[in-house]
Amino acid sequence: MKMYYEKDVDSEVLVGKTIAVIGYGSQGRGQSRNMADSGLNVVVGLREGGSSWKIAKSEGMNVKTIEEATKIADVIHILIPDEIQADTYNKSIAPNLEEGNTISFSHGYNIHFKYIKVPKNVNITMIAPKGPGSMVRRTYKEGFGIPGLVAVEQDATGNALQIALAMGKATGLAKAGILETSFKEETETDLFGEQAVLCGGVTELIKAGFDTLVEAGYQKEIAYFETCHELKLIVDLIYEKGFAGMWNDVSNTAEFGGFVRRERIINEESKKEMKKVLEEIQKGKFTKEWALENTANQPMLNRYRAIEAEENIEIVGKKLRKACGLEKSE
Ligand SMILES: NC(=O)C1=CN([C@@H]2O[C@H](COP(=O)(O)OP(=O)(O)OC[C@H]3O[C@@H](n4cnc5c(N)ncnc54)[C@H](OP(=O)(O)O)[C@@H]3O)[C@@H](O)[C@H]2O)C=CC1
Ligand SMILES: CC[C@](O)(C(C)=O)C(=O)O
Repeated sequence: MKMYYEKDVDSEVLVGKTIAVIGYGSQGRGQSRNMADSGLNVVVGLREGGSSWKIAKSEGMNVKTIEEATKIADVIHILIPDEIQADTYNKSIAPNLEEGNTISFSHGYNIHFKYIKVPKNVNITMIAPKGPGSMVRRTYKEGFGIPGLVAVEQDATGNALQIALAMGKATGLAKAGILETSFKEETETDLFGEQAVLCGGVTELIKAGFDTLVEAGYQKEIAYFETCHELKLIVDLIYEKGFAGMWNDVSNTAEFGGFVRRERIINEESKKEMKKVLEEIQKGKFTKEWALENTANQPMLNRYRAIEAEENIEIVGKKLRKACGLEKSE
């Protein structure tokens, strides 16, 4: 395992270089602002007429079209949705690349599954924050940061790793640490995490708990506080102090109850399904499903979004977050 902290990273490699960040959404906005605030020469590459163009300009960023940004950049950091990266790369980036450039990603998806092909004389790197873009920005401003992953798929210039690490340091990731990995490992573990645990698994667990309480006749508000709001506080304890720290902070009653009941909720059956989910990622089954969904213009994704917006937990949660002033954007 190779871990890099601020003292291990030489920022000199990016002096006099231009970084084009393509996209100004969740990651593009957070990462480009952090890199610019860290003193890097950043240009944001966007499509004209999109909503990001106005936002990036109003936040003082140097904005150009994707083609123009690619032409003047040494590093092209692609932070638009995975499902449109190949098309944008082929149309707007590849024709404007030069020998010795670096194509950089925050997720290995398009390289690992071979949707994007990069010429041999160009570096392929990854610097991936292990957290959402809004937190990349928030933690940077707080003076800490979130951990990151670094990988090199193709080293045309001999210093691709140093380039990716210097970008990670400027983004604020080297404070919490940057772990070296491969495109394969990052892609497969990231997809597994978001499907089985972080996004898919957790929302289903919360929803099942919330619905159980509401169906038993308890108030929606108390069910929300119990299964959703408090979860964040419990996860914060695990994040800061591990399981032991969390168990130590909750009551003995909670600790005993948690130990003796938890395997009735998550058990060998759930783990068997997790293994299947992982295998589907490894064998490219999920990737095929996602490609098909995109060819059809994302009908399932839109349907899931609409159904979830109508869930009781979402309606009561929104009301409670607004009432206490929690729901506000950065
Ligand atoms: N979201 C996250 O927290 C994380 C994301 N990643 C990775 O980072 C990358 C970016 O993801 P994320 O930040 O979520 O992406 P977003 O969905 O937030 O990207 C939105 C940006 O992409 C632009 N965009 C959308 N469609 C197009 C298009 N057809 N042509 C040109 N530009 C377009 C938008 O511009 P416009 O306003 O013009 O529509 C906007 O600037 C992905 O590889 C993802 O896997 C990695 C770790 C975490
Ligand atoms: C957990 C979701 C994530 O993988 C992330 C924030 O790291 C993503 O791709 O958005």
